[in-house]
Amino acid sequence: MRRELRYAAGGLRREHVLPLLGWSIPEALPSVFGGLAVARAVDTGFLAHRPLIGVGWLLALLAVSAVGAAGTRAIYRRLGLVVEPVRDDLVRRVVSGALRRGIAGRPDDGAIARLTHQIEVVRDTYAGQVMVIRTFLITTIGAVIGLLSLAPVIVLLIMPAFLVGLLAFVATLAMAVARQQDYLRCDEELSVVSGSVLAGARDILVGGTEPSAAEFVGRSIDAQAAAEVALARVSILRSLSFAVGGSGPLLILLAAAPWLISRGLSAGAVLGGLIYVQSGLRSALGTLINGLGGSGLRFIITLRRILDADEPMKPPAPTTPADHIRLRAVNFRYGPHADPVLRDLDLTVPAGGHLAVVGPSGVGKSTLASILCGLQTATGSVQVPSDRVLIPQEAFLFTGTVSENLSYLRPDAEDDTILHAAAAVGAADLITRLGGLSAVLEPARLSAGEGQLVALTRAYLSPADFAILDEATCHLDPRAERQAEEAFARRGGTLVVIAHRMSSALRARQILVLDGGRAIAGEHDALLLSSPLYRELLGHWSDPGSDPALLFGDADGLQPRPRPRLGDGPGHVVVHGARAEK
Ligand SMILES: Nc1ncnc2c1ncn2[C@@H]1O[C@H](COP(=O)(O)OP(=O)(O)OP(=O)(O)O)[C@@H](O)[C@H]1O
Repeated sequence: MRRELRYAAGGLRREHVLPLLGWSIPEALPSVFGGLAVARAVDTGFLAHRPLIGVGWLLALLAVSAVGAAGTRAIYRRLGLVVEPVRDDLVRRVVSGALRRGIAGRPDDGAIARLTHQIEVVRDTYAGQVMVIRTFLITTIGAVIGLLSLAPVIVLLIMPAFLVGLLAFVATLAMAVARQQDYLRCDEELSVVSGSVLAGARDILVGGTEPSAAEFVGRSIDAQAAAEVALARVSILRSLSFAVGGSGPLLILLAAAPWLISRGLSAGAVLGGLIYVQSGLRSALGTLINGLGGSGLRFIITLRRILDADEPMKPPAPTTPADHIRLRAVNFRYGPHADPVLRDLDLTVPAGGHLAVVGPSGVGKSTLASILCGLQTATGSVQVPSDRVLIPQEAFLFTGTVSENLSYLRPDAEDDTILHAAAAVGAADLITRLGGLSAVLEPARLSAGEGQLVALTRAYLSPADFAILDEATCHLDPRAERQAEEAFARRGGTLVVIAHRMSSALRARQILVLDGGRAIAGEHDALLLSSPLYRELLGHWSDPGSDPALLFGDADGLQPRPRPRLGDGPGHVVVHGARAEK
């Protein structure tokens, strides 16, 4: 907040502020004179049975008020001179910052909003704050001067409560800014989260992940509700400050009035004192609390956004190992009373790794895939690239053109790029059969395998650098499965394949074997020695894909491919003391 206050104070130019202060003197006259005039009108006029004198004092007050009004008028005229330089400076900052970013190849999408909306908010609220603080100061000083000239004892009586209320309010200001900022952040987060869930409604429905989506949005709603409650608490503190500092002096003066009169204070002086407290101090504090607590917060927060955006550009964050898969002590169960599916799983896969996950049916392979792609939330530490694509067993297709179905995750893909991707995963013939990219795809007319080829091409095209195939090729024959998997292995990025056939494991650089009690990972040869379950899975496997020609190259025109070995490329996978349990 200090930076914003410094900026606001720095915007004040002496040549503009001095006339403003000069015109504040006539404006302050009614505050100084009001209670005194009423006291004299009562004591020397109406109570002394000389009504003309009483009326005379009131007319004098009216004349002083007219002078005050002239002062106020002159001040409003000069306010623009104080405020406009601040706006000009902000416009200069935003435009030059946006140009700097644009030249550096980092377009500043928020610059227009800052220029057209936020700067106007700052200008209006800045003008409001200048007026609020000035009004508070002249009214308070005027009322104190008036009270001192009328009855100094009243100042001694009421000032402690006024100062306590004022200080209490000032103390809540920093808290109010923080709460308001939290509230805005939660509000923005909620709109991003709910927007992304709405945009992905079709995928959520098809994937059956409504509960996770609801939990995802629910967390943001709860956070926003909590932020709103915290904000409401601050406004309670503000009201308390006003009660103590604004209404407290009034009550004190009313309660002390009989004592003051018994000590010789005139009725007019008490009445004048009440006017100073009510329309002077109380109203000044109310103006300050409402002004700073309302538009003042908007001023600080909007100005903060503009100044933050103007901070020097930071270099892009270097790529760190956290960009890849790193699970630590991951535990997962489908309900508080369900058996754990994953227990204390540690797993590290570097960028570009190719991991196959194998294990008996129901051991937790798909659950691990769901955790890796964020559909399920596990306890422990789960770090995965945020740009990821999951290809589930059941392909999601929709009525639309073939091109729309294929480019769903990369809508700007050119036809050539789409056709290239289709050829890579083995879907070129299918597209020809369907009538080309512009033909209408009717989901019900495609077989399960054809649907998988569409989903695989779509995922292949997506910009995600982490792909998870969860038995995504189970309806393809082993030859087609091999072509699709090899295409994903060549595509770049990290690949995790939940294996439907053991041939998938043999093609991967590393294999994670999940069994009932523990998980181990390694390359094929090492696992043959160390994992009885892996040997058993291979032994039971009597798929035609076991033909080495289908695994690593054959006579069907595909180039032979050497079996990957540990150390070929960046695909080392590390599992630390991992255990998985059904
Ligand atoms: N939504 C769910 N609610 C409750 N339990 C579930 C849910 N999904 C899976 N499970 C249970 O979690 C365990 C692991 O299931 P998961 O589907 O991850 O195993 P898998 O290894 O992928 O099996 P498969 O090879 O047959 O697909 C199983 O016992 C399964 O019954």
